[in-house]
Amino acid sequence: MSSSLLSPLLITIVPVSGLLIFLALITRPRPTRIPIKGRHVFITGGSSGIGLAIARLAAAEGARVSILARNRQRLDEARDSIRLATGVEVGIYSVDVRDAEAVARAIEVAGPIDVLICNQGVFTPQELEKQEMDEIKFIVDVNLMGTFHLIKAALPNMKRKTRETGLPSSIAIMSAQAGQVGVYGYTAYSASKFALRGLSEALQHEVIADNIFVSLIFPSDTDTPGFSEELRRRPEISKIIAASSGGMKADDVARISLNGIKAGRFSIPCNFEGTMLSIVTAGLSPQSSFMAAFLEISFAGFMRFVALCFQWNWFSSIEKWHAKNNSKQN
Ligand SMILES: NC(=O)C1=CN([C@@H]2O[C@H](COP(=O)(O)OP(=O)(O)OC[C@H]3O[C@@H](n4cnc5c(N)ncnc54)[C@H](OP(=O)(O)O)[C@@H]3O)[C@@H](O)[C@H]2O)C=CC1
Ligand SMILES: CCCCCCCCCCCCCCCC(=O)[C@@H](N)CO
Repeated sequence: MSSSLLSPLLITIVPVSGLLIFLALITRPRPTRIPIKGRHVFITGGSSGIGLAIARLAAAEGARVSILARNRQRLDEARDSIRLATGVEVGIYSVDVRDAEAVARAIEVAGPIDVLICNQGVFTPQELEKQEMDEIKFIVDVNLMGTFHLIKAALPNMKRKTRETGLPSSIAIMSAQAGQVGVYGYTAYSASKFALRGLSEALQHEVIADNIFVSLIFPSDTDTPGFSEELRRRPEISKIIAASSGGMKADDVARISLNGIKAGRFSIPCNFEGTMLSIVTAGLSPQSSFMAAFLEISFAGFMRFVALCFQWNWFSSIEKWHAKNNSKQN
């Protein structure tokens, strides 16, 4: 082979494979597999939408499943529907995550957890100026403080059980794409979901020595009972911006979430736009996959360019909408 063909080949292959090998050596946490068969999976918000879909899937894969939510009747219905679909009897806990003591009691009764999935969430979009402080506090209390209550209550026994069994465990937290980018109408919601990222990154440092892996899941709009409610209140601009990312079905989000959890992945995007968002917002988040790390490094600059194009588009929509409304008023 002539050297004119060989040298460009060498110039790319050698550094690329060198980088891949380097990344495989340094990415942390180290790759793992977290089994769920026969293990205790505890899912909050497991009576509806994404949580219910995860509960059903985990039960079908042979996990012992507990679900927690407020409304007793919807919990009963969820238990019946999972029994019908899988033959598995799930444990139900009627608790408000804002009540730390009630959360601790439920977790005590349910027994040590192997996979804790903090999925409960409320989302009522509205412009900050119009949204009442009570509702802002409610969103932060359920989405953020509720997650603190759950982790504080579950962690001691999780650590003990992980040590005893020698099997890695997981704490998974449901964020949203609005937890990666601030979106019109979502000041309270985005704040609560961005906060979960800080919690997750810091927590992963604290629990890695105990063989516990943290996962942060970022779904786009997903067809669920909660989402149907949300749509009725969504400001028009919020709708336009959220349409940048494709809608999903709860079963698909559940499958992707559970696969990510079992692979011990830190960031779990759920669709193509989500993968782009995860690359552009990678920052200093943990990364156990050297291939994903390679993609982040390769596309970071280009994705920032794409992100700026999206922002241009969103701000243009906002400008147009205001121009239209002002002309109506005059
Ligand atoms: N659907 C979507 O478009 C998206 C959703 N997400 C996130 O996914 C998660 C699930 O959403 P989704 O399935 O759509 O929501 P749903 O509204 O369909 O279900 C929410 C679940 O959380 C429970 N829950 C709500 N508040 C509390 C509380 N205070 N204490 C205990 N349980 C509570 C609900 O039960 P009950 O009311 O009986 O308490 C229900 O089981 C949320 O965290 C949401 O932010 C993220 C991105 C997109
Ligand atoms: C490189 C740049 C890529 C850009 C991709 C753009 C995608 C951004 C769309 C944001 C959508 C926010 C939806 C929130 C869903 C949600 O959380 C509510 N349904 C309430 O739960």
